Amino acid sequence: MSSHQNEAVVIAIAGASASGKSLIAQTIYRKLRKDFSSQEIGVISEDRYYRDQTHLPMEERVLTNYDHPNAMEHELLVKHLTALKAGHAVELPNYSYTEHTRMAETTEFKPKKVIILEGILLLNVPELRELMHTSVFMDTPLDICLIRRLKRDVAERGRSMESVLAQYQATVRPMFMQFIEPSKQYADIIVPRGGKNVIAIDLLTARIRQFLKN
Ligand SMILES: Nc1ncnc2c1ncn2[C@@H]1O[C@H](COP(=O)(O)OP(=O)(O)O)[C@@H](O)[C@H]1O
Ligand SMILES: Nc1ccn([C@@H]2O[C@H](COP(=O)(O)O)[C@@H](O)[C@H]2O)c(=O)n1
Repeated sequence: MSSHQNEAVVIAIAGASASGKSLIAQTIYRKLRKDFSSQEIGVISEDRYYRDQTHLPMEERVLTNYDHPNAMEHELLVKHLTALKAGHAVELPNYSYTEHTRMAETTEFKPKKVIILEGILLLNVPELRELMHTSVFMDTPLDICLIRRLKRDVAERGRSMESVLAQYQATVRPMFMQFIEPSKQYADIIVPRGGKNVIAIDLLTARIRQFLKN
């Protein structure tokens, strides 16, 4: 892991789907935004970097294994983080879980002092690990993750209960065992229970606050 003076500090939060990565990232972000501007801190989700599949019909898009590292364009994420660290703005892709592909519009993201990065496979990629200052793994039990994913994906991602359970058995759980769980060894901090772990939130917020003050 590396850090150079004045370079953006990247704090990465990895872990299973629905382990609370997004919740903890947003909670820390909101707490810090009371004292710091959006020019100083921002959040990037790895999900934005799912590959573009607009050239494929929907019947084929639904067959993609979205929990395998090949489903993500990690090269683009490395390129974007490198550009941000060098002080250049980037155009983040926008992803649609209902269309299973990227949307035409992008979102401009300007350089920040601190970037919170969250996603399932971040710690699997050596080139990404090189760009991280601090890495966190959300160690939420898988049965709890499944319950939360089921509720979230039906309410927010346009899925049926049957499709969530079929996908969980076919790819989500096996890929977690193969790629995500083993990547825990690369984390500096392991957070049990999920996105409402108050002590973990306070510790990470305090650490990031130090970077923002400098
Ligand atoms: N500790 C918790 N208690 C209750 N609900 C939680 C907790 N952590 C996360 N959730 C909920 O579970 C769902 C999945 O969490 P999310 O942060 O989206 O997971 P991830 O980003 O890891 O996929 C969300 O609806 C979130 O609000
Ligand atoms: N078209 C897609 C793309 C991704 N997924 C699932 O999203 C999960 C990762 O996002 P989290 O916010 O849950 O961490 C991953 O497990 C994919 O299975 C999808 O279902 N469809």
